[in-house]
Amino acid sequence: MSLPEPTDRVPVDVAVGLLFDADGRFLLCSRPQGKVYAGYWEFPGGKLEAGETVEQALRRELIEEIGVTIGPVEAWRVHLMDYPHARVRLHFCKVRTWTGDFEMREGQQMAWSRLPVQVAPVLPGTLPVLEWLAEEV
Ligand SMILES: Nc1nc2c([nH]c(=O)n2[C@@H]2O[C@H](COP(=O)(O)OP(=O)(O)OP(=O)(O)O)[C@@H](O)[C@H]2O)c(=O)[nH]1
Repeated sequence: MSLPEPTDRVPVDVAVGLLFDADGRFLLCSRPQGKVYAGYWEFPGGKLEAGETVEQALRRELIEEIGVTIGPVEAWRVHLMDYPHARVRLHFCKVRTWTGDFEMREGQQMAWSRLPVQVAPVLPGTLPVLEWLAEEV
């Protein structure tokens, strides 16, 4: 007998931003205290709210979390990730321009990074992205 899929296994859509500076470095942020995987490094972003597109969610989250208003958003890759606490569909987007000054509004840390990244630990759902980036260079 097959059991119905529990509702917490239905994937939650998450918009994630890869912000690249003029030197080709990308921004990583540490997850704030109080969240699952606190202190792990990830690309900034967050869950879509009802009715939002990925791009709208990314714009909102980056203002809320890191204080910048992003320019054009380039949809890049989609990756499904299963965690014990949730199943997430990660929509990775590249962003090369923004306005405003970086302000870690949730007490995170930020690090402009190159491969191989120097920060640790990195969130499991972020690791494949680093591999994809390594394949691009
Ligand atoms: N922002 C971000 N989230 C990621 C990445 N990789 C990855 O697996 N995730 C997962 O995607 C989900 C994002 O949720 P979140 O808790 O950061 O989102 P949020 O800001 O909307 O949080 P909230 O629920 O407190 O409002 C988490 O389960 C997180 O583990 C990544 O590179 N960046």
